[in-house]
Amino acid sequence: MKLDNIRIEARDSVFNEPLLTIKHWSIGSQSWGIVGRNNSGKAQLFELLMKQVNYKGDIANWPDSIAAVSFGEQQALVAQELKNDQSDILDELDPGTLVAELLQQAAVTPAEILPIAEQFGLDQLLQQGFRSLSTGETRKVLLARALLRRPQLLLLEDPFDGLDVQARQQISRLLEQLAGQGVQLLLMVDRPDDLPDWLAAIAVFANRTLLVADSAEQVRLSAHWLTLKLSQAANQPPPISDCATSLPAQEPVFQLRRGRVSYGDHLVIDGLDWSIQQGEHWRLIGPNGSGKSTLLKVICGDHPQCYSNDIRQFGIQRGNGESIWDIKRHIGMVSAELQLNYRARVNALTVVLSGYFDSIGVYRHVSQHQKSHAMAWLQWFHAEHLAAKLFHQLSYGEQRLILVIRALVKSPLLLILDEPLQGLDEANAQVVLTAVNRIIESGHSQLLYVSHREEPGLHCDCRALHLPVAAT
Ligand SMILES: Nc1ncnc2c1ncn2[C@@H]1O[C@H](COP(=O)(O)OP(=O)(O)OP(=O)(O)O)[C@@H](O)[C@H]1O
Repeated sequence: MKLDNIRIEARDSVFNEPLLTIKHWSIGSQSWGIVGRNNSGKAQLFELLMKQVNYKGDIANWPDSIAAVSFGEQQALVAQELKNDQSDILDELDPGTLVAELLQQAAVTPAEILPIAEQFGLDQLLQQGFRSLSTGETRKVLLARALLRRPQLLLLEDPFDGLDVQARQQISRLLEQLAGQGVQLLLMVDRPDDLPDWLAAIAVFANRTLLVADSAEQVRLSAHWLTLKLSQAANQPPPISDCATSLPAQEPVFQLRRGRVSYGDHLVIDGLDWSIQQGEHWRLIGPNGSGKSTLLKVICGDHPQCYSNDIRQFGIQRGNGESIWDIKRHIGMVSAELQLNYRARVNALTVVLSGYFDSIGVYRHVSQHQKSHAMAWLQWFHAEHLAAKLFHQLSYGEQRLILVIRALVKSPLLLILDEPLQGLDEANAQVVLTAVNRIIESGHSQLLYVSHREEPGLHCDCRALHLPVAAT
């Protein structure tokens, strides 16, 4: 494949700069890593290769079959599933499209499904609804579905995000094998260290232009590579406000006794005794499907089984007539699920402001102080230019950044960050970690951090709760 003098114009006439320019890029048949900061033009490249945008210039030897895995596709699938949800009509829980059905859509014959499902560890999940899968399981289904299409070219956006360490290694090996068998791979990532070593070549994008495309060895030695790893130093302290709520001394922030949560026969949490005491910070660790998001839903009051458990949190013994808002007002939260479900048609500033009210969108009076404080946070993150833009039109990484700010804005008693850096480039990731470090130092919030990756930039004396693979 060869690209010459490519130019994608902005649809918005106010924005005069092109959305993407590529002078010359000979992709050939080798596998590439594609890396660039947030908003560097990777999203437009993705659309270009998927034939979703108009462009000027020449593209030769376009492969006949291309399959892709992206967050956009994942968001669209979840939105479709929610739209098709028949639970109200059926008067029972509608599981939606089953994993087997989703794979079947891409397979030539039904017999092809089982081997690939086994390869991805999905064989036990074939009869489960796609919507109820964990983040990592969802990612594996989308990857398996893309492979079943037997593409000549496989385009993957942040393919390892959301995967646990073992799955990451396993899928990296599988992709390497595919590359050896002649499938051309294009792996797009936001953080340079996420590119596997076995890739033959790397292309770097910046300011919506292809900067360099060369052998992986050459690019890793170049100044462009170093620039990708530079982080912006935050010179001002972040605008942390006093914590809006407090607890009597000795009162646990959260306490679960003999916790038990199941989905049908699938026992995800069994006999868990765990508490977050005041002044403690925690990391929640466990492989894909081990129940981390389930536990977070219990903490946030979003799981129906929080009422059948013995839970004391924020001075409240659960199940005594409290409302969900009595719980949520103490919590600031970011997660992939929140991002998928934040579907209100509002601008980024409104999303940040909704953090004061724990809502999706804003339905209450916003004070001038809240507005200027939200803007101060956006400015601190160099994201004030996003304030007036529609949230759903932002890139995945920009959306994640806005949701992180939404979680921070009210200085919650409990700050829950579930994969907060997913979709962020190195610079944005480091700024988020700086904010989190400062919040911890300030003593205003207690942190519950969930991630499959180690972040050396997180300076926190965290205790760790390890969840084992769930018993069935
Ligand atoms: N509504 C549901 N119905 C059936 N099974 C479910 C439902 N929700 C979650 N599960 C299953 O429970 C298990 C735990 O899911 P959970 O999302 O808590 O895992 P996780 O540890 O957060 O995983 P990941 O690291 O992939 O995000 C998974 O196997 C998932 O498929």
